[in-house]
Amino acid sequence: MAQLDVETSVNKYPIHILENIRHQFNQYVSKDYSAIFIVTDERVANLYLEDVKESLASHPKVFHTVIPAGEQSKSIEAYYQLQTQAIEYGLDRQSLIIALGGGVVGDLAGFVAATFMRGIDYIQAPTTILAHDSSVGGKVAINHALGKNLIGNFYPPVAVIYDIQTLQSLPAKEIRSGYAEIVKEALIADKELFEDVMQEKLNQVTNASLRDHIFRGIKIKTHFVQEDEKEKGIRAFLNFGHTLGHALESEYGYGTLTHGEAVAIGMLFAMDVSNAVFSNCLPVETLRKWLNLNSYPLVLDEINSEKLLSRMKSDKKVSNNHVQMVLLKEIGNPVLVELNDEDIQKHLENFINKMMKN
Ligand SMILES: NC(=O)c1ccc[n+]([C@@H]2O[C@H](COP(=O)([O-])OP(=O)(O)OC[C@H]3O[C@@H](n4cnc5c(N)ncnc54)[C@H](O)[C@@H]3O)[C@@H](O)[C@H]2O)c1
Ligand SMILES: O=C(O)C(=O)C[C@@H](O)[C@H](O)[C@H](O)COP(=O)(O)O
Ligand SMILES: [Zn+2]
Repeated sequence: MAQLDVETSVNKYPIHILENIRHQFNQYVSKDYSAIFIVTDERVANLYLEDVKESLASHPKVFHTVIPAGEQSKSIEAYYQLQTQAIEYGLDRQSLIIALGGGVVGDLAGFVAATFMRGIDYIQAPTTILAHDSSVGGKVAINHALGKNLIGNFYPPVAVIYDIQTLQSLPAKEIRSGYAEIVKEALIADKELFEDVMQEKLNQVTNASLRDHIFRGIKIKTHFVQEDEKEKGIRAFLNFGHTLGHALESEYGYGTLTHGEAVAIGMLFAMDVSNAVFSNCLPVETLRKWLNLNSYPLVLDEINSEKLLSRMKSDKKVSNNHVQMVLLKEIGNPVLVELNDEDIQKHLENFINKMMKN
């Protein structure tokens, strides 16, 4: 069992990390909630919803809803439908939402909780590797056709309950996607973690290594969000790889690339740009080889630099219409750098050419 606490401006919440904790929700959820509304997706529902409901069986009012799996559920339509269900089930300000699933469920259900009757409690119950990142820090959001996570809030959960046993059922694609965020955390804060992960073949990672990587990743995430809850400064470093990553997700259509796959490409780009800007030699080839070895999709088909630049202009880090990217001076030493459109376009063209040759 591991537990970390996160201090925020409005609460202090625990992150419980434990195998099979899904059978013990009753021990962590107050009996005083007037109703509990579990939000999950169709895949997770088939695997784990009954376990969680059973563990809450002594509570008189437990409702659930199942959304379609995938990024397209982070939509205004899904958000509205959940609000309707919350009203119809009679949730009030003393009710609780449990987000049982990956980052999609967490971001969506968290945003519903943040806005239902101006805000009710919610618990993040992550079931993907990627959600070690998304469940911590209180960023909740849905997408807009014009950009990722453009409608959202900072709204911390009352607890994170992470049953890492559920990770055993993840398909290879989702293991890859989740590891991209661990690599991100390593690159911005922990060279040793980066070197450790670069030794791994993802279809052979042991449970002990997976637990260790996730725990180190969560510690890094916790550090940045505690220091800078509302992203006025260093929290932006957690966006390493996301300026291009988010642009690719929206340009290709949500769900075409997973979030982690897009961030992986975005990190290669950010490392290339870092090397050009700081004339240094980050191990971009080490990362590229590792991504290839682990079958990350690294092809950029039918994409052009103008469209990507225009997508990057709706990134939340944009300031006075200038794109700001997180770059690395070295591993563990990130900086936020403003770039002009011409330079970005040039970097993008070089990068797209290089990716085509892969
Ligand atoms: N809020 C944040 O700080 C933050 C951080 C990182 C990412 N995100 C967001 O998180 C989202 C991506 O999250 P994700 O990668 O978890 O995607 P996801 O929630 O779509 O889950 C990926 C897939 O795995 C399935 N799945 C979930 N748990 C499973 C399990 N235990 N076994 C088998 N299948 C399972 C899901 O049904 C889905 O098909 C993106 O929208 C991204 O923007 C948010
Ligand atoms: O917690 C953060 O801060 C992050 O940037 C974590 C990212 O992995 C995550 O994808 C986040 O949702 C991106 O935030 P956004 O503000 O760029 O939408
Ligand atoms: Zn991310």
